[in-house]
Formats: sequence, structure tokens, C-alpha cells
Amino acid sequence: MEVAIEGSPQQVASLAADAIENLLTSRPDAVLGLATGSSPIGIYDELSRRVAAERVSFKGASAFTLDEYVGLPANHPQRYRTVIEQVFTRKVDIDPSRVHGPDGNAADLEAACAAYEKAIRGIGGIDLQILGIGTDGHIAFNEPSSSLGSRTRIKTLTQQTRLDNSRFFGDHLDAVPTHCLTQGVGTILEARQIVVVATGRAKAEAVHQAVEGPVSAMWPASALQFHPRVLVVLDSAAASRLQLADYYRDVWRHKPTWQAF
Ligand SMILES: N[C@@H]1[C@@H](O)[C@H](O)[C@@H](COP(=O)(O)O)O[C@@H]1O
Repeated sequence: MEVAIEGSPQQVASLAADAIENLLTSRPDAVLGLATGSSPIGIYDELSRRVAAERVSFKGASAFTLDEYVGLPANHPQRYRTVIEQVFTRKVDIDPSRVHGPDGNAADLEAACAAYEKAIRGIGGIDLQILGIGTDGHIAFNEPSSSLGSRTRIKTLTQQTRLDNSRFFGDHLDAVPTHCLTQGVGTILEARQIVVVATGRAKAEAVHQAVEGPVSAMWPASALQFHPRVLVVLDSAAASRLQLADYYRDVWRHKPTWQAF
């Protein structure tokens, strides 16, 4: 795991955007894994600026989102399908027909999960997955106690996650769905490259557990320790609980150019 500690959320976004730009430069038809939540917004804004400046293009790229609420009507603004369109895909030059997400309104939700796994496998897997992290260490919607080998499936959201996300539903907890479809931890670990972004003190404990804690289903993000190519990009607040923060800063400062992520 590589840990980059930046001075500001803008720098976090810019460094994470660099990883995506580098990938698209070498592989214009890359398959991206997109995350919702507030953490990646800065990356998406930065990437849309780079598209406008013709520095990067998503014309040949495809994308898969991580998760979706169950049962939100098609026109609901918090449906992740809609959110990702608003915050990212409509701002860049990606072909909308190449942006995929699990169908939280399917009549047969289990079949929708299986179809999603098949679609990811069919395209040859995800080249680069962008991830945020929940305050309880969840990735996508893999809540604490999720199987570390799990695949795309139906999950029940914890009270903590519903509380955290109620800010997107006018602070009405009751409006936050109770269930979701989410890529599993095992699905996420198959991405060839993973970029995790976290900012703010509220994420500091989850980041510490993910990077330095024992691997445990109680902190699903800790399973990322098994992945050979993870970059964790943090601001100083999110890094404030890391025991080896000085070491990570040192490693990053003296990173040989051949060792580019
Ligand atoms: N399902 C999403 C996750 O993909 C996201 O990473 C996380 C953190 O969200 P935020 O970035 O808004 O803190 O929680 C949400 O519930």
C-alpha cells in the first residue's frame, strides 16, 4: 500500500486525478470503477477540467459504479446512477452507454447482482477503482462484518451509514433506503489498481484501521492490505491517526521516478 499525505483536499483530488490521467494516457479504453459519496467529487471536478483543457479524454473508456440503493424511483436525485451522471459522466466526454451500475429497481435483485458481476468479468475486469471510505471503514456498501470474499449482492445498511448519508436526503433518516446492491469486497479486490481518497478528521480512524489495523471484517477497508497496487491519498486530517505518517511522508518524498504508481 502506498500512502500519500497531501496538504489540502484539492491536492488530494489532483494526485488521484493524475493516476487516472496516467492510466488513460497509456490505455485510452481503460475500464474505470467509479465511487459515489462526497470524497471523489474533487477528483471528478479536476478530471472534468482536464478534459476541457484536452489533457485527458474518456472517449474510449468504460465505467462501472460500485453500488446502488434499492428501491429509489428512477427520477430520485440520490439514485447513484443519477448522482454519478451529475457529478461526473455528464461533465466529461465518456459515452453514457458505457457507464454501468447495479440495478436497484430490478424485479429480481439477486439476478441483477449476478448480471453485474458477469458484465464486469465480460469486459475484462476493472483497471482502476476509485474508492472512498465510510467512517465505519466500509468500502462501497460493504458494511462491517461483510465477508472479505464477498461478491456483488444485496446488503442491509447500518444505522451509522444511513445517518452519515441522511445529509443527502434532507437530513431525514427515514428517507434513506435500508437496502442496497453493492460490489463485494472480493469484487473490488479484483480491480487491477485501486485509488482510495479520504479527507477530514471524521475518516482518520477508518483510515488508520484500513492501512495499519489488523485485517478484519469489522473494518472492511482493511482487506485492501491484500491488494498489490493500492494508493491511499489523504489530507493531513484524514492521516492524523496514522502511526507511521512520518514514514509514509518520507517514502513519498524520496520515491524514485521508476516507482510511479
Ligand atoms: N456507498 C458510499 C461509499 O462508496 C462511500 O465511499 C462512503 C463514504 O462517503 P463520503 O465520501 O461521502 O464520506 O459512503 C457511501 O455510503
